Amino acid sequence: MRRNVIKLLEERWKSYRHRFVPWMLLNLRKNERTLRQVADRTKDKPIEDGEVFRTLTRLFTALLRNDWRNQTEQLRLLPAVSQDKYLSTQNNRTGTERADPCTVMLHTVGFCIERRPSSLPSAGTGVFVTGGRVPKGVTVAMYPGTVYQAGEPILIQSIKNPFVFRCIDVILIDGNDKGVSKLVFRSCSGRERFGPFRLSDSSWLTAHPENPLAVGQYVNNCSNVKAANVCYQEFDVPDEFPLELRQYLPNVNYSPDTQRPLRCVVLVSLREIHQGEELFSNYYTIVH
Ligand SMILES: C[S@@+](CC[C@H](N)C(=O)[O-])C[C@H]1O[C@@H](n2cnc3c(N)ncnc32)[C@H](O)[C@@H]1O
Repeated sequence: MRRNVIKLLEERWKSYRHRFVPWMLLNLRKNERTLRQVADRTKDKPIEDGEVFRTLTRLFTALLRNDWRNQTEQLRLLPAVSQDKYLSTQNNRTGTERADPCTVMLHTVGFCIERRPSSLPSAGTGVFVTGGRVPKGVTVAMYPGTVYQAGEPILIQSIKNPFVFRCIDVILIDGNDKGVSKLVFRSCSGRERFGPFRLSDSSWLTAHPENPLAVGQYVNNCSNVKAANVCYQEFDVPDEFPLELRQYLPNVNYSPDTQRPLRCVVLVSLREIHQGEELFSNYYTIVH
């Protein structure tokens, strides 16, 4: 009995320690060596950044078109040229009904994903394709959360937190939608606005995200029985990413004066994925 408990605790620790900041710092040198090796192997991204850019802007434009609530105020503050562009996106609208974001996603990219109880026993919540079909090599989900550059204070939030995602360059993304992590995201997100526009989306902290892609933190780890069907890929948001669409980005920098572009992480399909299938990633494959 005691041996079983010790074994269970040992297994829990092994699966969690990679996200526990003091352990990471203690093992930094060893990790850096491994990271360098993995970086060399993963120089080629699964899909081009331009492809991620196109999918995100297409979906976000459709979500904006669907989101009638902010229209008037946002339109008033847009420059004249953008007003024309914005109005042209409204021409196809029928009535003032606002569709569910998942329906918008299904019509725009051909599939939708949602959180459901995992198909694995005792794995909690997972993410499923609930409509349509995901082709191979497309952006399927985003990993939401607060982005911490190396050295920024994440210790308290990282304790007992399985949602801290580590990028190859040791940028960390805290995708926990509860407790201190939630408060930190809300505070950082509330801090940043440009005129009428929010620069990030905090609705992923609720049961009804405005951006339906932003559930990637709930994707479970692959196993011998369930192979990975998605992988992680970094996406640094370029300057030319449209201002009015940034309100759907589910990431925000912890530090207001971060000089680097906003780091997002997307999940990319490794094969065709059908309606009803659960998404699985490999937690130990490091993105580049
Ligand atoms: C990032 S969370 C994923 C979302 C999680 N399923 C939930 O409901 O909160 C990672 C945690 O999910 C669980 N998990 C992920 N993959 C699993 C698997 N293949 N088998 C069992 N549990 C898993 C573990 O508890 C792990 O610490």
